Amino acid sequence: MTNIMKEKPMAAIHERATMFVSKCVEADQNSVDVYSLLHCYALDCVTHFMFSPGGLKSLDIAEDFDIMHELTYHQSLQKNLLEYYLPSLAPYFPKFLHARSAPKANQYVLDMASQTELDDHSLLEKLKRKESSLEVMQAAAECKDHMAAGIDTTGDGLCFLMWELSQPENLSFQQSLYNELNAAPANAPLDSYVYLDAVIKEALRCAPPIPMSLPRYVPAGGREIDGYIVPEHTIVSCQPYSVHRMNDSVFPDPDRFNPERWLAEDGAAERNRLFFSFATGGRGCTGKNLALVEMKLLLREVYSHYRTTVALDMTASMKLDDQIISSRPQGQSCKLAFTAIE
Ligand code: HEM
Repeated sequence: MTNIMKEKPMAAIHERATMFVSKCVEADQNSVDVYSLLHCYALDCVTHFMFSPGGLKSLDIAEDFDIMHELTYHQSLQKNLLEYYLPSLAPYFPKFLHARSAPKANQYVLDMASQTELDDHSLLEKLKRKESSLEVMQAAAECKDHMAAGIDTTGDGLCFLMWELSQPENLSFQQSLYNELNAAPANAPLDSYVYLDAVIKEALRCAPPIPMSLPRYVPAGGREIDGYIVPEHTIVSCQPYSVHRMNDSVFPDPDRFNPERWLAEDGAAERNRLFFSFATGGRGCTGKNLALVEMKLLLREVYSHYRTTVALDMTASMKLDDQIISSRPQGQSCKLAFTAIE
């Protein structure tokens, strides 16, 4: 994943961030549904990362947009779990309880998995190297997992973030972000934007795209966890949503969106230790670097040039909607207005 910081992948993500902004401003700038466009952006970036020089252009091409739609607007996770836990009853479920399949996305991944001309930095190139023992179908399955893991997480995370920044009480944070972006030299490295980093961490702290339990199996011999002996084979878990709120000496007023809490040097080590949006350890998120680069490049592109506010016709609910392990805005729509900064 450190590959992401190389020139070619960065340029491809930047190109998609620019496309996102031009889509926002070519539409009615007074009301843009960023929910849909951010999911297109996340899908285009993750498919490029996997299949470069290929990759979808759902921000621009109608058939590719259909794939985003197929992957994002459904309730299949609950239904898949229902089938998994009640396999003998599944054949008798009424039609509306069956998970929606994703034939367009599956066909796309299969077609891409047979590509032979791949950029060195693409995931598929690595999965297909001579020393890899994966069959084409296994490489395709791995890519489909990455596609699913990379679309709603980054799309929803960015959506909650832009929604928060657009609230009237948070416009001062937006102004501080603009000040930092505007003061930086054009070629400033992404890591040098301290305020941008704080905004991203705070949005992922308040509304982690995977907020619910991350189960882990206690290995043979059992383990001692925080003074408790936990027998082997027990399933333990903790949730990013709770970890980010359980200790208000580390995160005071934990439900308040306040990026500036991340700027204080005092307590930084403990805040970072409890930042759990990407999980940690051996099964933590392998897409973290890609997600952060996507988020930084897009936000830099938007907030260097535009101010966003809640659109007058925004009525959809932005409450966290429980998707078993992940969450998303309940109304699956987030209308914002874009105003160019003179
Ligand atoms: C803001 C965006 C993202 C967040 C918050 C996020 C969060 C997470 C979390 C919490 C897990 C651990 C799940 C568990 O323990 O059960 C995870 C796993 C994973 N993520 Fe992400 N993710 C994001 C973006 C991405 C992207 C863009 C990709 C694609 C490249 C990706 C690929 C993966 C994969 C493949 C795993 C499974 C790792 C494994 O089990 O070995 N994620 N992610």
